[in-house]
Amino acid sequence: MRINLLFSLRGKLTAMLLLASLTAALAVGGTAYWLLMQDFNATARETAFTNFQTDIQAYIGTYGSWENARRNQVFHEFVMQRRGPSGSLNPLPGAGGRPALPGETDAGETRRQGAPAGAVHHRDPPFHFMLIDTQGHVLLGGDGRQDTAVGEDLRRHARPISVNGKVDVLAVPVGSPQLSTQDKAYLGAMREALQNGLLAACALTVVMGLVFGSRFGARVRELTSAIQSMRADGEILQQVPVHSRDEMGLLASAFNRMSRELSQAHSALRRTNEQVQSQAAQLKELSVRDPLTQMFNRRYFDEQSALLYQQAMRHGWSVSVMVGDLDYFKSINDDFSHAIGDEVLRRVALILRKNTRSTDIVARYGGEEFVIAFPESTVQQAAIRCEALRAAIEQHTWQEVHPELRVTMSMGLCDDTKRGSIEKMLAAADEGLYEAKRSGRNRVVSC
Ligand SMILES: Nc1nc2c(ncn2[C@@H]2O[C@H](COP(=O)(O)OP(=O)(O)OP(=O)(O)O)[C@@H](O)[C@H]2O)c(=O)[nH]1
Repeated sequence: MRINLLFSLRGKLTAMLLLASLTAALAVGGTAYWLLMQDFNATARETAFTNFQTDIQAYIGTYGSWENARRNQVFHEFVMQRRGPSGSLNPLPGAGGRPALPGETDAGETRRQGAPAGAVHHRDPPFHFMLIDTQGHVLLGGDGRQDTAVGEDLRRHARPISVNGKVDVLAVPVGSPQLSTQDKAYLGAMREALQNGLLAACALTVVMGLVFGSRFGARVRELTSAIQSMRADGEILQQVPVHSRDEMGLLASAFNRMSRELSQAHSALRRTNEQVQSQAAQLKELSVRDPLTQMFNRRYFDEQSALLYQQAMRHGWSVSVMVGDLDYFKSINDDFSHAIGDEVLRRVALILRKNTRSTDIVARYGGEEFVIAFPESTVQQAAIRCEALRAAIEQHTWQEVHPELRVTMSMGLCDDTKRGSIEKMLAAADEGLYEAKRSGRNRVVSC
C-alpha cells in the first residue's frame, strides 16, 4: 500500500523537524538579538553618563560650586568652550554623550541640555540627563522645571556625581539611548545574518528530515511488510534485520523473538493436531475392527451394509448377503486348544479377505460367524464366489496349524432385497446357513 508523502512518516518527521527548528531558531535568534540590543543600550547609557559626569565635574570644579558656575557661565557654553568648535572632546551630542544623529549637531544638543524653560527645542534628544540636587530640585534640563522638585520615580534612577569627593548633584537619565549609525549598521548586519542562518537552518532541516525520515520509514516498512507476510499456513516465521540498538532496534528484536516463539508454538500446535487426528483415526479404526482377526466388526458391517442396501434400492442394483459359520468349531477348541481355535479364526479371516473384491464388505459377525455383503451381485453370482470361499477354507493347509486339524464352513445366501432391509436379508441367509448345517455342513445354501 502506497502512502502519500504528506501523510508518511517521512513527511511528518520533516514537518516536525521544520517546526522544531523554526521555533528554536526564532527563540534563540530573538533572544540573542534582544540581549545584543540590551548590551548596546547599556553601553550607550554608560558612555553618555561618563561624558555628562565629566562635563559636570569640570563645570562645578572650575567655579567651585554649582551656584557660582551657573552665575558665571551657561553650562552648554562651558561645554562648547571646553570641547572647542569640533566638539572632539565629546563626540556625543549634548550632555547625553551619544553619537550625533542625522539632523543633530553636538552644539545643538549641548545647548538643549542646559536650555532654560521656554527655550526653543528643534527636536528633543531621545536620551539625555537632567541634573538635580540632593533634595531633588532640578538644576539643569528638565524642560523648564528648574528649581522644582522631581518625583520619587525619577529620583530612584538618579546617579550621584561627586565633585572633589563630595556629592552635591545627581544625574537623572531621561529618554532612551539612541544607537549610532555604525551601531545600527552593525545590528542590521547581525539581523540579516540571523535571518540567513534561520533560512539555512530550515533548508538543512528539510533535507535532514527527508533523509532521516526515509531511513526511518524504510525500517518501519520492513516491519510492516514482515507483519503483513505472517500467515497461519506456515509463513509465521518472519525475521527483519536489526539495524541499531535504539527503540526501532528493540522493536525489530522484539518482533523477531515474537515471530520465532509464535512459529514454534504454531508448529507444536500443528504436531499436536496431527497426533490428535492420527489418534482419532486409530480410535475410529479400532472401533470398527475385530482385534483378533483385524476384520471389520459387526457394527461396521451393519452400518455399511445398510448404506449398500439403500444404494441398491435407489439404483435398482442387486445385492447379496452371506452368513457363514465354522463347522464344529467347539470341537476344534476342545480337541486342539483355544489358541489353535484363535489361529483358525485368523486364517479363515485371511482367506475370506484374499478371495473377495475390495467393494465387498467382509466382517466377523461374532464368535466363529462371518458375514459378507456382495454389491451388484445376484444370488447365483454370489453362490459361485461363496463356493470358491468354502473350497478355499476346506483346502487350506491346516496341517501347518495342527496335523489333524480340518476346517470347513457352512454358508447361507440371500439376494432378496424385497424383504425390506439388510437385517431381514441376513435373517433369510441365516435360514440358509441353518439348512446347510442341517443337511451335512460344509456347503452353501441359497434361499
Ligand atoms: N478360540 C475361540 N473360540 C471361540 C471364539 N468365539 C467363540 N468361540 C467358540 O466357538 C464355539 C462355537 O460353538 P457352537 O456354537 O456350539 O458351534 P459349533 O461347535 O461350531 O457347532 P456347529 O456350529 O453346529 O457346527 C464355542 O465353543 C465358543 O466358545 C473365539 O474368539 N476364539
